[in-house]
Amino acid sequence: MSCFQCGKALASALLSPEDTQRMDREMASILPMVMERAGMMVARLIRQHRRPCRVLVACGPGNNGGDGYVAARYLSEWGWPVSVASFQLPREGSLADQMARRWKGAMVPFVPEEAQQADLVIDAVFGAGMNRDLPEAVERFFAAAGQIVAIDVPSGLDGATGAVRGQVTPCWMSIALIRKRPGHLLSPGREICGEVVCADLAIPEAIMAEMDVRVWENGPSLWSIPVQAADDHKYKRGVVSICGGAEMHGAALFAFEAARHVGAGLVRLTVPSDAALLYRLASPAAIVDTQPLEQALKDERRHVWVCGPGLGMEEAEQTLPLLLKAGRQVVADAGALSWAAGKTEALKGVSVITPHMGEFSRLFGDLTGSRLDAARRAAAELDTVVILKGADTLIAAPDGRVAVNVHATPALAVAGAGDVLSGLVAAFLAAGMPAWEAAAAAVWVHGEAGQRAAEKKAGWIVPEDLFYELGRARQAASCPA
Ligand SMILES: NC(=O)C1=CN([C@@H]2O[C@H](COP(=O)(O)OP(=O)(O)OC[C@H]3O[C@@H](n4cnc5c(N)ncnc54)[C@H](OP(=O)(O)O)[C@@H]3O)[C@@H](O)[C@H]2O)[C@@H](O)CC1
Ligand SMILES: Nc1ncnc2c1ncn2[C@@H]1O[C@H](COP(=O)(O)OP(=O)(O)O)[C@@H](O)[C@H]1O
Ligand SMILES: [K+]
Repeated sequence: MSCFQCGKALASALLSPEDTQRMDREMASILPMVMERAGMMVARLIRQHRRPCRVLVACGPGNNGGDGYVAARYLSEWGWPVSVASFQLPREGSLADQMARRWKGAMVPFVPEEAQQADLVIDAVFGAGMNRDLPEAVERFFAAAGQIVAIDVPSGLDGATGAVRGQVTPCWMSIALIRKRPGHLLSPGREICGEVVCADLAIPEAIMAEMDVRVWENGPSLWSIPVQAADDHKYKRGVVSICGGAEMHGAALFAFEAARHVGAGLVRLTVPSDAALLYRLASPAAIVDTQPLEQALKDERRHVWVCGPGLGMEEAEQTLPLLLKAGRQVVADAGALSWAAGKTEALKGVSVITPHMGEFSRLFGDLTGSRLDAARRAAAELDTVVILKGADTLIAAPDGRVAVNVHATPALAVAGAGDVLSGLVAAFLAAGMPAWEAAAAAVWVHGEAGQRAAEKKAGWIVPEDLFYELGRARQAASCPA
């Protein structure tokens, strides 16, 4: 079942600097109109969010500066007291230069004292074209400002990765042009952008349709979760099997309960025989198998497995290779990932891996560059879907697609929340969803259930609180408002 539709997903596209450059080239003939609209939309959005006040627009030499000169003109026409401080004038004859020449209002020096005196500073110094560390003069200028609104991205933020290149003062609001950038969602960028609002620049549909977007904000436009149907039966809903260990029962049970509560038709635990009683006592609902794994694998209906939560190294070694040899769809987490450290190729054939940053580094080495690129490389290397967990979770496919998930809550920062996620991924795989879509949907539903549970418990939840929110969370993901 393939449910990914590029057109539907375009609304949640996250634009990379390469995407915007390509776009700019394609609409070269209408770029003056687009910049005019960009500046006007910035001014409009500011007017929607603030009463008139003393505004200082800080402009750089590129198109971001061009947008700034236009915004200054509109606010001034509407009667706001506006001045412009130029960090560096645009190149003569450039589009930004044309916009700068149409600014007839006050110009003031680009110094911290001016920033300090303004009620609101608009950051139009650097945007998508920032290509080296932030000059110190820019750092000092914004550090003196009270309230900052950034056009597109705060100067110094790498829109592609969320990395900051210098001392970037947090903004009150960032106005993303056309669509957000990955850097608006990825830490540490996310913490300095303030509220992110998108300005619609009315880009022609044909140009938008041509965009080869590879990164999206995770949300229901990226996938379709099967809905309940009159002819449902448990095998149609999907069978999930979970390997349980001899010592840490809780982890496998969290995955088990999560898969059950999110709607899997049948969930079974396969555990060492001397641990079976403990599993049965812990969860009377559990179907606990003690037959050897080889035996369980003879049942073709059991094609989706969770391997890792609560498993020791030896247990992972005794289970994961067998599951893969039998051609099963495997969600590998926790113990399975620890076992594979130093022999990452042992994970080839796994459908989805769910490492947090510590597990990821043990598998793929210390992070160099961005998490987004690292997750994407890992997915391609193993030919598997990678869920790189954290406050912002990345879901990377081997073909380069990445969903960035911020639909979550810090209330999820509790041991066991990751085991719940493994059960959800398996349930959606068992329901027939393709691996990347199943993974992205599971992460979103996990976040939704976390938010709902946190709301009820003032933010302090235990993994069990998620279970009874999963039905409604799935429903919210299937039928978005
Ligand atoms: N399709 C869209 O989305 C649309 C986007 N639009 C807008 O265009 C913006 C992107 O514009 P842009 O490409 O001109 O880049 P921008 O950031 O203004 O700066 C480039 C200049 O800065 C310089 N420079 C860079 N880093 C530096 C540093 N650290 N320290 C010092 N200098 C540095 C760099 O120097 P150079 O590399 O040439 O030496 C060059 O001169 C985008 O964010 C959005 O606001 C809208 O107008 C229309 C539709
Ligand atoms: N600050 C946070 N904001 C949002 N989600 C978080 C945050 N911290 C952790 N999470 C989520 O909680 C889960 C924790 O998983 P993990 O670290 O594997 O825990 P465990 O293995 O103990 O179950 C992950 O899905 C992660 O994305
Ligand atoms: K900016």
